[in-house]
Amino acid sequence: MPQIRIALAQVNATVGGLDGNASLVVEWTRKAAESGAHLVVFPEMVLTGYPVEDLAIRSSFARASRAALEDLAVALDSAGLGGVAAFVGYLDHDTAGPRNAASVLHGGRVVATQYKHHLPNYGVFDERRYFKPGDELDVVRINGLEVGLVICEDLWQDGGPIAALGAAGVDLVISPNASPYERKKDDVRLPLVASRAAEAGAPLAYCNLVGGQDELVFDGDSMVVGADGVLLARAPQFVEHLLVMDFSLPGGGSYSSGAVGEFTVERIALSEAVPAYAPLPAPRIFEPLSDEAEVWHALVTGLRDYVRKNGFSSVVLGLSGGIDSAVVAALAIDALGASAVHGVSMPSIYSSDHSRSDAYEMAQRTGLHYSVEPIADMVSVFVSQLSLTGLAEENIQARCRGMTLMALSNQHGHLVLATGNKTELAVGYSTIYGDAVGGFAPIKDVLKTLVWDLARWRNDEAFKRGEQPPIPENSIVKPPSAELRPGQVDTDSLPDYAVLDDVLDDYVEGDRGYDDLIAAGFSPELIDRVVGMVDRAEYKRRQYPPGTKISAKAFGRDRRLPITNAWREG
Ligand SMILES: Nc1ncnc2c1ncn2[C@@H]1O[C@H](COP(=O)(O)OP(=O)(O)OC[C@H]2O[C@@H]([n+]3cccc(C(=O)O)c3)[C@H](O)[C@@H]2O)[C@@H](O)[C@H]1O
Ligand SMILES: Nc1ncnc2c1ncn2[C@@H]1O[C@H](COP(=O)(O)OP(=O)(O)OP(=O)(O)O)[C@@H](O)[C@H]1O
Ligand SMILES: NC(=O)CC[C@H](N)C(=O)O
Repeated sequence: MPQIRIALAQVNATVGGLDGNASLVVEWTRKAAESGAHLVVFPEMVLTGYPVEDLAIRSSFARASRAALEDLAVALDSAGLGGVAAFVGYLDHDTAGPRNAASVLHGGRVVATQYKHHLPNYGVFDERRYFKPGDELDVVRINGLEVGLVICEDLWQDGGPIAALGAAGVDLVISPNASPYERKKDDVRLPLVASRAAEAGAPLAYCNLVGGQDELVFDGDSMVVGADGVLLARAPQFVEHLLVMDFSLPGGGSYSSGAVGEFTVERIALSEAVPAYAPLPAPRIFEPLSDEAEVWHALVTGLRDYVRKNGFSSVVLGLSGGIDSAVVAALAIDALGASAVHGVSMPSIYSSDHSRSDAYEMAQRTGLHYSVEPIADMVSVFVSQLSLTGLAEENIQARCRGMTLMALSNQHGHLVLATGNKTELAVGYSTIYGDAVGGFAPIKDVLKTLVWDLARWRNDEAFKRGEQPPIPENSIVKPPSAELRPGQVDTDSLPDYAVLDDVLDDYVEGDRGYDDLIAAGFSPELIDRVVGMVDRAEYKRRQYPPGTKISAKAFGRDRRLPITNAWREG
């Protein structure tokens, strides 16, 4: 039976970094060659990074991407790697317009090129804004086996390329992907890939991107599934990884190019059957992470890549002794190391003793840089000069803190982290230009109840490993308070967080209207209150820093509502 050894290179590309991404492809093709692979698959648009957004419509970038692909084919050959067929995604541009493309590089040349057919245009995706769809399928013959290709969304839609490859009789399907992480998505991917393998009547090798890109984080989760839908191999999540796997497949078909349904199938022969060789042991099937572990890794990866890919090496945040800033600090330490994290306690006249002692304890537990910058004097100058009272006075405290953090950022080059969670963002419970300042907001897509769960999970993990849990117990158990006036607690202004998060789950993530919310059992008063707060806060969300998406509907590109909006539910 014809044999083939494939490698899936689950790598972390950088959007726009053509040279660095090309080097990444050479480096991982070398690893694939060293493990004896005949072909290596990279994620969707690995050469440009994903998503390129409006770079797709810039002809200079498309030209540079094409040139980089051709140079890469030569570079691979010059490095002695031209014998491995490398499946490399990139941005192309032809007379129809920009294309989401994948090519096969072999022997120093670009030997096949295929364009994505189904262009996702929902949630965070806008591919119909950018790309023209393709309707040609390039099938390459390697070691006497017919290898077909489908790009990411081509797997997610019924009909189209997969069905055509099945009808064309391929032996193996390769799929480069850039599939962003969201909670529970790995539960969906495996059955999807399994059903498409069955539809194609061939094993399917799914290679996904890993790493963070602005709000998105890619978890990898590359896998190989047999024609019968059985999972044969699965890569770990959130790390670069080379998955190498042997196949012995019947092959032997003799096909010709031509039309299959709405597609034109082009056949390109690269290599004839190789002599029999000893197969590798079956590769590992890594278990997907638990829900909390997965979310934690997503947040760490998103934060780390945002910081590093934007040229920062350290971060600064206000440490209030509360749960949100404690969780953000713990994430930053896991992402960058304690020596890159600067926590600043900024007491005002209303700050409690525990706000200082809990912040200090976090620093003692973790070794992050800790400093104290009292804000009382700054606040008093504003308050007396502008005769401020009530909310205006309260908000000045948050603004003096924001100003202090930005000043430290300017002076020392740290990136400022905003500590707001999704619940606060939803209801507008933050001071604009105050605690909402920052360059990146690591937990902006994490509801408050999940913030507590994550804190407990992270501390338990540390405990299991015999390490010091990073988050002080008191930060987890004390009632949340903004401490902007004496004795203030969040529940003075907000419903209980468990109740509030339930409503938000339905109204924000579920996009449910008034009648559905009533049917879900919420009282009309609660609905009016929460929906009113959410709708009025759209202006604050638009000005909030970016942060990692973990839910099916994150604020930002997933949920686009007008700021000026007279529609009210109910
Ligand atoms: N549609 C619109 N488009 C553009 N701007 C708009 C606007 N509506 C109001 N504004 C502007 O926004 C201002 C009001 O917003 P802002 O100044 O933020 O003030 P505001 O939302 O009224 O008050 C801040 C709230 O956040 C709470 N807070 C503050 C700090 C920390 C925490 C915490 O625990 O995390 C909570 C605080 O207790 C209070 O309930 C208006 O004065 C106006 O300038
Ligand atoms: N005394 C303080 N010292 C330093 N930073 C503070 C202080 N108070 C508030 N902040 C900053 O402002 C953010 C908003 O915090 P606030 O205490 O108002 O409520 P919160 O949203 O419950 O956050 P946390 O749970 O971190 O306290 C904090 O996360 C922190 O970054
Ligand atoms: N890049 C893509 O085509 C991604 C779309 C796909 N539905 C996913 O999230 O996996």
